Amino acid sequence: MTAIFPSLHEFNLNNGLSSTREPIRRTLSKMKGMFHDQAAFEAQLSKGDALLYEFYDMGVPDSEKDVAYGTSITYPGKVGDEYHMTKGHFHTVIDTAEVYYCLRGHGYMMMETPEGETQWLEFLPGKAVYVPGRWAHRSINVHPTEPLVTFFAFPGNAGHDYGTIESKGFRKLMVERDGKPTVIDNPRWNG
Ligand SMILES: O=P(O)(O)OC[C@H]1O[C@](O)(CO)[C@@H](O)[C@@H]1O
Ligand SMILES: [Fe+2]
Repeated sequence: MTAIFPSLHEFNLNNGLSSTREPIRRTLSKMKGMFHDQAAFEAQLSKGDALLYEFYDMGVPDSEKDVAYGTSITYPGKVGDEYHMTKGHFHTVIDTAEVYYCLRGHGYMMMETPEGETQWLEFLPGKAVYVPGRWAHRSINVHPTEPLVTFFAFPGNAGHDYGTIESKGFRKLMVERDGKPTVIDNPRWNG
C-alpha cells in the first residue's frame, strides 16, 4: 500500500480557484458536439477559444477507500440559447455517487440514468446536490454574470465515462426561453 500523508489545500471562497494546485481547463473547442446549436458553436469558436469551465483533480489514489475532491468553476454565458455547462459523465464504476456543494452563483445539476430517468436540481450558495450512483451528471451555469462554483467529492475509484454522453448526449437540455432557464428535450439525443 502506498503511504499517503495528510494534506492541506486552499480553495478561494469567491472564485473557487486553488493557490496550491493547477486546474484542468476546458475551453469551447473541447466541447465540440455538446451544444445543440452547432452553427452558434462554430460562430462563437471562430471568435476565440473561450474558457468554459475548470476543475481540480487533487491526485488522491484511485482506490474506493479514498475520496476525490475539489472545486469546479463554470463560467457564465451561452452557446446560442444553451447555457454554459460541463461535458458531463457517468462514472466508470457506474454505481459510485458524488456530492456537490454550491459556494457561489446560480445553476443546475442535470442528471439522468441509463434507463432514461431524468432529474435536475438547483444550485444556489449553501445548497448541496447528492448524485446517487448510476446517474450521469452535468453542471449548468444559468447566472448572467457570475461563475458557478461548487465543491465536489466522490470515491477515488469512480473514474469518468465521457464516451456515453459524447455519443448520445443528455436527454434534457437547459436553454433560455423568455429570459428564464427552461428544460427542453434534446432535439439531437441519440440513444
Ligand atoms: O468535464 P466534466 O464532465 O465536467 O468532468 C469534470 C467534473 O467532474 C468531476 O470529475 C467530478 O465528477 C469534477 O472534477 C468536475 O466537476
Ligand atoms: Fe462525477
